Amino acid sequence: MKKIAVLGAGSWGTALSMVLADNGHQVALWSHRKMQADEISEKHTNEKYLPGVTLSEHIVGTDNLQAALDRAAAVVLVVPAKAMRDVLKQINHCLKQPLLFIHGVKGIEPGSFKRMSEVIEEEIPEELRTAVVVLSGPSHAEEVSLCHPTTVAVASTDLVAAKKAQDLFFNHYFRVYTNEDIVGVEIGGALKNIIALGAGMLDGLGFGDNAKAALITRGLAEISRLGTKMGAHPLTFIGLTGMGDLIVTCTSVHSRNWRAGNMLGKGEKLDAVLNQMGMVVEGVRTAEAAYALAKKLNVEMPITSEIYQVLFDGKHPKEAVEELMCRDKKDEIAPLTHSLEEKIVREHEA
Ligand SMILES: NC(=O)C1=CN([C@@H]2O[C@H](COP(=O)(O)OP(=O)(O)OC[C@H]3O[C@@H](n4cnc5c(N)ncnc54)[C@H](OP(=O)(O)O)[C@@H]3O)[C@@H](O)[C@H]2O)C=CC1
Ligand SMILES: O=C(CO)COP(=O)(O)O
Repeated sequence: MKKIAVLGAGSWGTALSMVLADNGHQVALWSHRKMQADEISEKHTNEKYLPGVTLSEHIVGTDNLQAALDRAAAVVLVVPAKAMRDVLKQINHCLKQPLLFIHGVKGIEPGSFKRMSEVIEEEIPEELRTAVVVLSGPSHAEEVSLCHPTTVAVASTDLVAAKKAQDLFFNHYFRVYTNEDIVGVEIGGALKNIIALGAGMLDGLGFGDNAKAALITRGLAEISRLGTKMGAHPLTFIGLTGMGDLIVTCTSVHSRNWRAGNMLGKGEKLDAVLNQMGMVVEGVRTAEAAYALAKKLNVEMPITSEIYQVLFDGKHPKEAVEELMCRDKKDEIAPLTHSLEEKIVREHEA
C-alpha cells in the first residue's frame, strides 16, 4: 500500500482516487475548498462532481497541500489546465523528496500554449521529480466511478516511470497501457475536446451520424498533422488517446465538451453555456491554443479554425459547416503522407 496525493477534487480527480483506493492505496484528495475536503472525509461523497457515488474510507479529503504531499509516493495532478501552473507553484514549497508526477489533464496552457508535462518540468525543479507521466484515454469519470470497463494509456519518455504509473492504477476494470510518446498522448487528449465541441454543435444543429463520422475522422486527420509536426509518433493518434478518446468524447452524453457544443449548436451564446456547465470545458481554451499553434507551425486545421471562429468570432455553427463542406477539392490521404514524409526528413536531418 502506498500513499498517493491526488490534487484536484473534481470529477476526474475523484474517480482516479477511487481506482487508487480500490487498488489498496491510501489517497489524500486535495481540494482548494475546505467544505469540499470535509465532505469527502466525513460524508465520503463529492455530490457536486460525482453525485450518488460513495467514496472509499481510504480516500481522505484535505485542503492542506503539505498534509496531502507528506510521505506521498506519487502526486496525481487533475486540475483544469489553466490552474496547473498556479497549483505547481504552491506545491513546490511542500516537496521534501523527489516525487513521481502523474497528470490526467486534457488541455494546453492558455497564453503559453504549452503541454502540461512542459509546465510541470518548468515549475518543478529536476531534483524534486523522478519523472513526469500523463494518464489519458477514453475514460468518463462517471463510468469509472461505477467500475465499468475502461482502458487508458500512461505515457512518459521514461518507460520505467510509465510502468510505475501502470502498476498504481491497473486493475480488473481499469486497464492501463504504457506509451513512450508523451507529446502524442498529450496533444491527442487535449485536441479531441475541440472536435467534441464540434460534434455537439452538429447534434445541436440536427445533423445526423454521417456528419459526425466525418467530423471525427477528419478531426483526427488534422490533430495527427499538428501532433506529428510537434514531434509525436503518428500511430499514437489511432490509439486509445487519439481515436479512442475522440470516439467517446464525441458520442457520449457524459462529455462536457459535447454538451457545451450541443448548446452552441442550438444557438446559445458561449458565456451563457459556460455559466450553465459548472465544470471545466477544456475544449474552449484548447481551441485557442490549437488555432495559434497551427498558424505558428503552418499546419492546415480547417475544422479547428471554424470551431475557433464559432467560439470567439460569433460565427454561426451552420455557416461553419457550410464552409467546411465547400472547401477546395482535396485528396484524402496525400496531406497525411506529406506530413509523415516531412517528419522522416526532420528526423534524418537531426
Ligand atoms: N471528467 C472526466 O471524465 C475527465 C476529465 N479529464 C480531465 O481532467 C481535468 C480536470 O477535469 P475534471 O475533474 O473533470 O473537472 P471538474 O470541472 O469536474 O473539476 C475541476 C476541479 O478543479 C478545481 N479547481 C479549479 N480551479 C482550481 C485552482 N485554481 N486550484 C485548485 N483547484 C482548482 C475545481 O474546484 P472548484 O469546485 O472550486 O471549481 C474542481 O474541484 C481536465 O483537464 C479534464 O479534461 C480527463 C479524463 C476524464
Ligand atoms: O476526457 C474525457 C473522457 O475521456 C472527458 O471529456 P469531457 O471533458 O468532455 O467530459
